[in-house]
Amino acid sequence: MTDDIKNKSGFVALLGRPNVGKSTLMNYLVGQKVAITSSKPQTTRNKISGILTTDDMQAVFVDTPGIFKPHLDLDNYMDKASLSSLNDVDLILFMVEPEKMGKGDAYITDLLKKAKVPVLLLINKVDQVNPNALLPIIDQYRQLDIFKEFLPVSATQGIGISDLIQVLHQYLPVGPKYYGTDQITDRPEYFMVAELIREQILNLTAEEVPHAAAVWVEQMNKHENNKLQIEATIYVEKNGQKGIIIGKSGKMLKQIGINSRHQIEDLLGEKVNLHLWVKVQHNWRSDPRFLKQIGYNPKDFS
Ligand SMILES: Nc1nc2c(ncn2[C@@H]2O[C@H](COP(=O)(O)OP(=O)(O)OP(=O)(O)O)[C@@H](O)[C@H]2O)c(=O)[nH]1
Repeated sequence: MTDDIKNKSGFVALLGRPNVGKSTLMNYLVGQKVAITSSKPQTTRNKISGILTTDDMQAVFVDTPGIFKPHLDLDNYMDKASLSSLNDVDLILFMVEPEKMGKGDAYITDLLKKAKVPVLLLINKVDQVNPNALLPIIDQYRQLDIFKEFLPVSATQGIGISDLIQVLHQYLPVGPKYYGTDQITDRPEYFMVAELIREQILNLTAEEVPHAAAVWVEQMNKHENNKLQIEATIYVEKNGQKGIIIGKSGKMLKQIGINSRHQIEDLLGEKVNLHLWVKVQHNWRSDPRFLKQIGYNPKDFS
């Protein structure tokens, strides 16, 4: 490395309303799935970091739960996890849909005014709109006088991503690579495994069930017949939800198991035996002790 090509590095917070595409963008940048995504809002529940390493940069993205006004205790944790990321990052990416500012966006932009680091606006999903529609949207956000840059992107199509990477390099401070060049996330494996199971619940069930489900990996350190034995419990809030997750003759649970096992084997690079249980924990989302017990501890994620 010569003096004029210094490495840049730092932490980048990805903020935005639920379902705007934060996890999809982080996975695209990192080149592999480190955060689960779904078409249902509030997929991400705590801060997950994805690491992008290039020749002259290492950006650690903190994918935060979508910010919205809290009403359940779990929502409160999710907001805290998002807001705490404003204080200890080098750069903030605020992601919006390609449409005029809504009430939810105004709630967040008020918070962003307090940020002490540069804030960039990402307009995602531009594959869905005519480019002419972007100018009035950008104008509206420009008037807030918060953003250093305005970047139209599509996290699914890869539009605008190379420009984004250049801009990241421009705004990140000079610094070393904090992580190994092949490390893509800072989350422990058991957490990733639980998330992959939860992703299948999100994909395969409907209405209130996905949001009432939490997954906890009880153990994943035993091998039998050359297969890693993983035991995980799916918690739901009501008996009816337990019935839906298990399905007729256990069909749904079996499907959740098959789909997530494939993803887990891809992640871990080895064969897996996955044992799933379903338990009812009434109102777990409003039970701080239970939230802590299954890892939704704000201290762990701040
Ligand atoms: N057409 C289009 N769809 C996108 C794009 N980026 C994300 N999506 C879709 O938007 C939905 C939500 O994406 P996520 O990445 O889960 O959104 P998120 O902001 O992380 O959501 P939360 O976890 O709820 O905060 C998914 O169905 C994505 O496929 C894009 O650039 N274009």
